[in-house]
Amino acid sequence: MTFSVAVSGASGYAGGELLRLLASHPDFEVRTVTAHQNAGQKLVAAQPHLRSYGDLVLQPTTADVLAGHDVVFLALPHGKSGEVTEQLSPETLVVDCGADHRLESATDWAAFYGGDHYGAWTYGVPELPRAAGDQRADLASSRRIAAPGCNASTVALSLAPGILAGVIEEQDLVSVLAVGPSGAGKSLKVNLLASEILGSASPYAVGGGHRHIPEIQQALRAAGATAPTISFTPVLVPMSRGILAVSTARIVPGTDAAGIRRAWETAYAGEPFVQMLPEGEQPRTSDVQGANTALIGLAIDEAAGRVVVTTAVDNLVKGTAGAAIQSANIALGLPETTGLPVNGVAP
Ligand SMILES: NC(=O)C1=CN([C@@H]2O[C@H](COP(=O)(O)OP(=O)(O)OC[C@H]3O[C@@H](n4cnc5c(N)ncnc54)[C@H](OP(=O)(O)O)[C@@H]3O)[C@@H](O)[C@H]2O)C=CC1
Ligand SMILES: CC(=O)N[C@@H](CCC(=O)OP(=O)(O)O)C(=O)O
Repeated sequence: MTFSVAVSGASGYAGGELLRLLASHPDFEVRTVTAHQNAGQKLVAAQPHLRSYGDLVLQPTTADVLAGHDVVFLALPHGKSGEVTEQLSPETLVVDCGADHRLESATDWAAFYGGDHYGAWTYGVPELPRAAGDQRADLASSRRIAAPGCNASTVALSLAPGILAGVIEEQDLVSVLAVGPSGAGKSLKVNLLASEILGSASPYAVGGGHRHIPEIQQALRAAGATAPTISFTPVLVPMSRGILAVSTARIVPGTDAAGIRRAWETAYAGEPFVQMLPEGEQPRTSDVQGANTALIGLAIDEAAGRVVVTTAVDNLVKGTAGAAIQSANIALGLPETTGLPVNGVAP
């Protein structure tokens, strides 16, 4: 069976990556693409790398245009998907790459985003270890999926196995991330000009203000934490795509090195898209460029009593579009890996 698909926000980075991946997905046929300022133009005018879409034209983003498809992927700015999705049929599978449906807590939404809170949908990180229930089972029965924030899912995948296994403490978690500017979207911002970024590394949202903190805490609570605290600091670096998250956590006293590694290896055993590196190896962002793969390295800093988890993802693939398609595959009963690359592009 072929599922008809609409992609909203198709002129942006996340929408473009959805379309790149969907072009080689055997079960999906993209019939409609929508945008905002670019509506009325050909898709290839906004996304010159997507030649296979020929003369397909970007339409305005309205519920009428999006209606009537089997699957709707939304890649809109925060706060823009809640209203439009309320008007779509409950039968339609809707996958939102924005933040509008990620947070369960209206208080967190108000504190970190503001505006109307439309409630939480099933979180689109299938591999996320959970203390109760099963992420894939929830996705399989869902018609509303919230794809993750790219930084948030990278950190959640890094730390959740240790929380679930009870081998790391949930207080005093620390994550520092090197991130590429494509995570900020395509619209013009002075701090994202090439002249500002090239040759420089710039921390932002320093001091606990980043919107992904409540999303990470929510994921860690699902893994069994009660009230986790995390110091989270992203650093913008000159690479167009990619996230390298370096996360550290205090080891629960009495846990040996083998027990630590076992926690992560057990959590991700057999996972096609989350892979543990052997002891002594660390991932690079270049290893996962273009891939729906999270690569995780693990080391123990005995002197500091901490585990150090290094995770590399492509923010536009495993961090967004790949996670969205992987979750849609599960919801539609397709093999989870359909249309998704495990291998990266090198060099
Ligand atoms: N980039 C990333 O790595 C990640 C992005 N996301 C999320 O995905 C979503 C899209 O991000 P990204 O692609 O980076 O952003 P971009 O700025 O690159 O693209 C935004 C898209 O939304 C459209 N748009 C802008 N304003 C409106 C509006 N008022 N109503 C309807 N459509 C509008 C734009 O259309 P036009 O160009 O025609 O104006 C464009 O297609 C965001 O919610 C983002 O947070 C999530 C994880 C990672
Ligand atoms: C460089 C940069 O600005 N990156 C973005 C990543 C955003 C993202 O992952 O997505 P959502 O905005 O949908 O949560 C950031 O840190 O906010």
